[in-house]
Amino acid sequence: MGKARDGGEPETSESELLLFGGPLRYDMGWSQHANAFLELNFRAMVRRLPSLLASSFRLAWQADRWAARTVLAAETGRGLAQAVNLLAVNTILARLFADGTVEERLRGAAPALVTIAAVMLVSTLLRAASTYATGRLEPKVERVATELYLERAAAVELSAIEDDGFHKLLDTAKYGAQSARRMISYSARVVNALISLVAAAGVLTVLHPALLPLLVTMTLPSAWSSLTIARRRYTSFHAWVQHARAGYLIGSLLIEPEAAPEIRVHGVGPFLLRHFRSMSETAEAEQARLARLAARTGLYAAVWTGLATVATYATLGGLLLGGAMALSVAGTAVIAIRTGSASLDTLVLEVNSLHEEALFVGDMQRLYVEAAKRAIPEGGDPLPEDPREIRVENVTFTYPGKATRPALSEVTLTVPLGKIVALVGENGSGKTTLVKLLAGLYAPDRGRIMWDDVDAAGADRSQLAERIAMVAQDFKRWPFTARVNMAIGRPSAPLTEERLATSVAEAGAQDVVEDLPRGLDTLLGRGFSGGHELSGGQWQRLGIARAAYRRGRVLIVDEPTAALDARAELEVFEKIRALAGAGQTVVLITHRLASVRHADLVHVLDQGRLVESGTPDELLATGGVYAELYQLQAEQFAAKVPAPKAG
Ligand SMILES: Nc1ncnc2c1ncn2[C@@H]1O[C@H](COP(=O)(O)OP(=O)(O)OP(=O)(O)O)[C@@H](O)[C@H]1O
Repeated sequence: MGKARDGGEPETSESELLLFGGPLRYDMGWSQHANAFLELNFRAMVRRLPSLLASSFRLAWQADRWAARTVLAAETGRGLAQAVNLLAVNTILARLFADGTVEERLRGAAPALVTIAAVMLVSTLLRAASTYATGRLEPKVERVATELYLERAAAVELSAIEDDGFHKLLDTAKYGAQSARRMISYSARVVNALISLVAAAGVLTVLHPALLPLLVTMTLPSAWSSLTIARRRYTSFHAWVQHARAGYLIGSLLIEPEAAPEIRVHGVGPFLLRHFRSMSETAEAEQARLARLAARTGLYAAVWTGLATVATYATLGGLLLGGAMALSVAGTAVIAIRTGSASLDTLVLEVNSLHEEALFVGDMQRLYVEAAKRAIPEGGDPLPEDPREIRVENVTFTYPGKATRPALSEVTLTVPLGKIVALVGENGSGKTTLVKLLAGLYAPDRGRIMWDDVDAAGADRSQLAERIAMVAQDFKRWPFTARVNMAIGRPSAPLTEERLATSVAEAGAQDVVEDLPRGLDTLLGRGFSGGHELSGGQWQRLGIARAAYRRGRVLIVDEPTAALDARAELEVFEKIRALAGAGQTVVLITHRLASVRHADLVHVLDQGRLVESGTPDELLATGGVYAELYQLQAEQFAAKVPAPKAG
């Protein structure tokens, strides 16, 4: 299995290639952004801080204005309270070290003491307000970001969903919503730390100009170490995200009900487990590498901080001994240095965390942009309500990516409306691809698909989808009730019992529904308590009922009878004929050529090309590919059925 190279990128071994059919690739456009991060230094981070805070505030504002305002006000107030506190401490020390009796000095310090008490009270109240508002804000921010993520992801073209690169972005971007949530409290703490740091720095500068640079020197090492560690973590995350996904996939395959029988009968369990362990171990090695580097970086930083602290206190001592600083001032300086370095530490840590989270939010924002580019276009030419025919003209289509030959080449055919049109051909001849193009799921590379005289390429996609109902080969078995499994065919339509009953009858699925323990309210899905599992054939009927419920102008059925027994198959074709009789166009893909005999028109595809078109009788008479396939199937039934024995 893959071993971590020094650079932290996973290598791919032969067994991974075997499992995933190719090396895991990281050549997606968006990895450029990760490289951009690698060039970031502390200065760039500080420069980006205002925009980070602003984007965090914008997200918060979008989610809950009241809470956003409260957090900002409370944290600013708390920062200011610390500043006032420091000034009051300075006054107290100055009064205590001043000339006069103890009583006079205490009386002098009293107002400042009262101020500190009041400020502490206000600060405590502000903290409570901030805690409440942040707690209320965070889940809302996460929800808003997640909703946007899901909404954009659901609106992209099918080709984007099938694209490895886009999938990687979807994978990394999903962490963005949680990061956006965390950015809220980091931003609040940054605002707070910034203000109290400015207060401490101001006090130190007034006390002695040499103290401020020393404070900075003390805190720089931890800034450097946190930034270095975060940068390594982020680069590693990007390089390893695909590996983690593959590991997760293997893990989930092991517990997936669909895979369970084969895992047990073919003994796939130990095989998958071995790969899971091996992949996890590689990922663990990467984690260990990061931890080792983090420990080393932390040690260097600690040594540097220690030396800087010694230098700071030595300077303070020198100033005291040399008479350049009064004892009361030195006392304030010590407190200001402690407060200042604590604020600077917090600031560095929080800015760093903010920055790290912002990178993930950045991935999410890149997804938003990429998804918008690859979104199904809105608007377009209106499609005829009741077109006479759909014409496929010289259509060529190659799947993006690694396809070596076009799935469809120069295909020209017609789909007259209100008829049953069958697509026939051997496996891989391009039938499913053709119906996906008809449904607008892919666009042709060359050629056009005309709905009467409107080119589907420029047509309103929602209108196109509106007119199509589809039972795909691998149609979705939704883990919902039987009722929802049908009504989901047209979620926008009001759900009525009458429409459901008609669809069930049109699909001949009455028996399936009657056998369900709780009728239409039965939950279909083994993984849930009370869930009921249907057989493949029963599911197929429900799939057809769903398409019937949709009432699209064009019904596309891809292998509708693959899982049906002989009697059910006849019945389903009867039903499909009835749907066409009622005016619906049916585009039927099937290998059962006996059933194709009832089609009005048959198109035969071979290796992506249209080789024959005509009525079933015409094609049989011509003696071409269709006739040959038909003959092959007919021969299988030619053997005589032995007569039952007498007596
Ligand atoms: N999503 C995809 N990405 C890349 N290539 C694909 C994809 N789907 C199908 N292909 C390829 O396109 C060609 C045509 O496939 P298609 O599914 O259209 O054939 P088909 O005639 O429907 O086959 P079958 O009878 O087995 O269902 C095949 O070579 C197949 O490997």
